[in-house]
Amino acid sequence: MIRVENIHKSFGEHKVLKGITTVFEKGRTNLIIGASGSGKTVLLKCLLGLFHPDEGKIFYEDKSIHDMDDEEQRDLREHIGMLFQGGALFDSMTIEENVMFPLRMFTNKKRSEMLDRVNEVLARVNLENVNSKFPAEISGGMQKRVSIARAIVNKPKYLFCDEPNSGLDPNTATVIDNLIQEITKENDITTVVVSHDMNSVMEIGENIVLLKHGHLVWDGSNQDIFKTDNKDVTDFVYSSDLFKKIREVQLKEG
Ligand SMILES: Nc1ncnc2c1ncn2[C@@H]1O[C@H](COP(=O)(O)OP(=O)(O)OP(=O)(O)O)[C@@H](O)[C@H]1O
Repeated sequence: MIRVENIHKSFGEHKVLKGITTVFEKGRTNLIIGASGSGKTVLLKCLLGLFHPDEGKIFYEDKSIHDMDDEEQRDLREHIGMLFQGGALFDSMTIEENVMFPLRMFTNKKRSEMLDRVNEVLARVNLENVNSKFPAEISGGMQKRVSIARAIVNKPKYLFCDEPNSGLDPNTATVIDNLIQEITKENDITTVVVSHDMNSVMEIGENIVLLKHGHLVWDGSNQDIFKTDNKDVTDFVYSSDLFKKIREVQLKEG
């Protein structure tokens, strides 16, 4: 569980986050959604400790990240998996080396043990016989699955995903969304996904926070999103024609 209390963040005169308070729950996919420029990535970077908020606190379980000593911060980093926008695999490394990278960084495991774990997570994301390939030799969807395997190889307690579907076709995007959700449940991970994709909202939006101009303007689930009259939500949903129609049907059916 990650708890965020009254986070403010400005860059110069530009106030980007204006008092965000929320809880990202364990064993759930928590979505941060909102229009471009609403502050999603800045919030994610605050959670990761990459930006220091001007005001407010962030707690991992009961411990504020701002009060952690070096060892506690290192321990936390070991428990964080990150799925970057675009995958961010190392082009010059094989798939096996890419996935093994966090184990080499953070553990003292023997190579054979690391290899077993790498093969286990590659199998989990339904990728076999790709160990010796390079990222450029596999499809974008497969690259994304390798990135997921790398993000979970060290058994994270927290998984952060920044626009995990960018650049993928809708079918592959759904596969990736579902994989993130399944892995979250199987391992009881606190997963935070930044997205502006309505399909993801529908597929995996168990806990959603909607940001607008740096304010948290709504939170709820993908079930609630079609029932609420909150104008910021309907504006967001209505920006997609397809979902405008789905919402109308859902409202009719009660
Ligand atoms: N390092 C920075 N320095 C100055 N301004 C920044 C910095 N990072 C972000 N911003 C500003 O903060 C605002 C919010 O940016 P952010 O990247 O969080 O938006 P976002 O909601 O993730 O948008 P998108 O969906 O387009 O990625 C933007 O106006 C951006 O220019």
